[in-house]
Amino acid sequence: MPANLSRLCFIFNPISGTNRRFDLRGLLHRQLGKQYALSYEIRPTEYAGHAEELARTAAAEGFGIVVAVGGDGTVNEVGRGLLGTGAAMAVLPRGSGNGLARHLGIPMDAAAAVSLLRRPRVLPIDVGRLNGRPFFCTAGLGFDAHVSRCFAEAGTRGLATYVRVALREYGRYRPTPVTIELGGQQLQSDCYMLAFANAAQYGNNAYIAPLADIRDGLLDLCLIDHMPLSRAIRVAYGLAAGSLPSSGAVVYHTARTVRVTAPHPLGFHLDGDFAGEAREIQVELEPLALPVVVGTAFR
Ligand SMILES: Nc1ncnc2c1ncn2[C@@H]1O[C@H](COP(=O)(O)OP(=O)(O)OP(=O)(O)O)[C@@H](O)[C@H]1O
Repeated sequence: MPANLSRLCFIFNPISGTNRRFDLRGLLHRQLGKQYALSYEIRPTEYAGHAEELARTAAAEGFGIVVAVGGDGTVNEVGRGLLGTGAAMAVLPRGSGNGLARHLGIPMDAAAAVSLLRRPRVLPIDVGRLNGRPFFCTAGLGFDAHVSRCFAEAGTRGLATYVRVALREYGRYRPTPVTIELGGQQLQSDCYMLAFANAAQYGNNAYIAPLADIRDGLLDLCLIDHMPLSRAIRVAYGLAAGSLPSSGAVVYHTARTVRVTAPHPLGFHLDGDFAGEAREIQVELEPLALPVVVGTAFR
């Protein structure tokens, strides 16, 4: 368990989300006043990747809770910095998708999310690794990774940009043949996309694996081999309605470890951010490896 849950460090990504006017200091002053016997500091990020260093330093300084103030990219960096330190991660959702926060039952309202920190409920969650690199919510190959790369190059952020990029790329993207090894079996398939879900959703309540349990020691794999228009419509509906497993449009597996090989390098994303390309991809799950603050209704 974390050493000192009354010392909080807020790591604030000023470019997350689309609303730039956010008075974090005022919010914390109102929500975590003197009567709660808490101490806190705010440390803004100055560049991409900085949150990981800031989180590791904060844990070493004895902060028991390190709060990622941002979206899933910031959460990924803070989580990476905290692995193995014993400090717990909390999330103050400020991104455009906020997949992990939503899965953990953290309120999207900033004041309500901060109020959870007065008496935090801390539980450990599983952590995924793709070629050794951690992810906490989802990782993926194929179309969703391709869209995350195009999104990063789009110049603007937010859900509207994401949907515009996804619709444009849908007509262009082609599947790749892959070999998937899991649970002692070897599958040959085309891969339009393959998602590795630790949490149930990508963000924005788009449920890629609604049955995923972030504490069960298993990844939920969601494979789509081809995406004709009729299937794309069923997938889009299933994502929004949380009914993808019964749509007949996708195939699910569960596994602790998965190996994917492709004839040419395949792009991959980690928690929604494009993260590279590889021909051989090894995905593993480390059970209950990171303590996190969860919402009151989280089970
Ligand atoms: N000071 C900074 N300047 C530039 N980039 C930064 C800075 N701090 C963090 N970043 C980068 O900003 C990126 C986006 O952050 P984040 O994912 O938190 O927001 P988002 O994309 O709006 O949210 P979501 O992932 O929920 O859609 C991250 O990849 C992170 O590395």
